[in-house]
Amino acid sequence: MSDKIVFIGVLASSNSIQDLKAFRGYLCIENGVITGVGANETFEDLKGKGKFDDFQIQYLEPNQFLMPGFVDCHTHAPQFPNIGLGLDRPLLEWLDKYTFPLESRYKDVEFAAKVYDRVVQRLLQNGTTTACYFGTLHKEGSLELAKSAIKHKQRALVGKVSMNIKNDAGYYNATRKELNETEEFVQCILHYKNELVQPVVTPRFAVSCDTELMSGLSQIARKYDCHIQSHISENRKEIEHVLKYFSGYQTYSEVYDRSGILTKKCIMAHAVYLSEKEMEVFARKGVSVAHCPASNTRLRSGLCPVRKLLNNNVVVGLGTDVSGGDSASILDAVRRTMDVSTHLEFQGNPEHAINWREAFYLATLGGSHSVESGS
Ligand SMILES: O=c1[nH]c(=O)c2nc[nH]c2[nH]1
Repeated sequence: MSDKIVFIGVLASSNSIQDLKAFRGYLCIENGVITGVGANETFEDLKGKGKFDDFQIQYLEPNQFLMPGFVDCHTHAPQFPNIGLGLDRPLLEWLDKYTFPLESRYKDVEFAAKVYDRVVQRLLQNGTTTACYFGTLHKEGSLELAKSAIKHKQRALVGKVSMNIKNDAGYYNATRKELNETEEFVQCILHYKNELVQPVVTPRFAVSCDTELMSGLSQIARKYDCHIQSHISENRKEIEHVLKYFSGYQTYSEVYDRSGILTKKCIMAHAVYLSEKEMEVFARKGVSVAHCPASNTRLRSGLCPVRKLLNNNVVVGLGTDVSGGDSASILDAVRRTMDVSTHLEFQGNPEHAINWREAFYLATLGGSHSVESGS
C-alpha cells in the first residue's frame, strides 16, 4: 500500500463541547501523519494541480465517516484478564479480593508482555488511539506496556503504580524503593525518545500511599515535567477512610493538594463526590477528571455529576477503567455517560443530561485536553 493516501468523504470532529462539525472533504496522510484536511472544493482544486498524483485515493462509502481517535483517559492494563469478572464487591473489598492478587502476577515480565501486547491491540481495535494507562507496582513489567504501545504505534501515557501502605496481598513497596523505581521508570521511558509514549507518575490513591510517598512522587513529576494520575472520591467508604487516616484534612482533594499533586498535568479518575469547593480547586489548578461511568456503576460507586463538573469549568475526559469497568470501548463509555447523566436528571437534577454531541467531545477533544503535553 502507498505510504501516501487521501480519504474523501464525510469528516466529523468537535471544535468545542457545543460545536460538532461534519462536512464533506478530504484528509491526507503521508507516512502515518495527517498532512492535510479540507473541503471537497479544495481537494478538487489541489487534485487539478497534481498534488495527489502519487497518492492512493480512497472514497468512503456513503455510510462511512472519519473522526478523531478516541482518548481513554483512564484504564488499568493489567486488569484486562479480569474484565467482566468479580464485580460483586464494592471498591475497597474488590481491590483486596480480586485486583491486588491479579496485579501481583505482573512480577512475571513474560506474563506482563503477553497481556499488555493484547491490551494495546484491543484498545486500538476499539478506536482508542490514545490511552492513559495504569500498570502495576513492577517497573520491568510496566515497561513492557510502554514497549507494546510503541510497537503498535498507540499514543500512550504509561504509569508504574506506586503504593506503600500494607495490604493483605503484600502488594506494596517500601517508600525509598518506590521513589527510586518510579524515577528509574520515568527515565527509561524518556530514554526511549518515542514521541507517542510518555511516562505518567502514578500514586494509586490516598488509601495506598502516605504523604511522604505522594510528596516524593509529585516532585518526580515536576522534575521531569510529566503527568501524574490517581483516583479521587470514587466511593463513600474510600472517602471516609481517607479522611480518617489523614486527620486534620478537610477534604480528599486537600490530601493530594498538600502533597503537590494537583497541577494542570494531573488526571484524577472518578471524582463522583467532589464538593463545589473541590471542583473550584480543580478548575483553578487545571486538574482534569477522567469520568468512568462503567466502573462507577458496576462497582456501585455512584453517579458522577459530569454536568456540574463542566459547569464548574473542570476539564473532563472519559475512561473505560477496566476492570472496574466491564468494557474496553470508549464508544461504550459515550453511551454510559449519556445514560448516567440522564438518570441524574430523572432524579431531579435539571439539565444534567449530556447529549451525544457533548459525549462525543468528551471522548475525543475533551480527553485530549486532559492528556496533552503542554506544561
Ligand atoms: O476503579 C478503580 N480501580 C482501581 O484499580 C483502583 N485503585 C484505586 N482506586 C481504584 N478504583
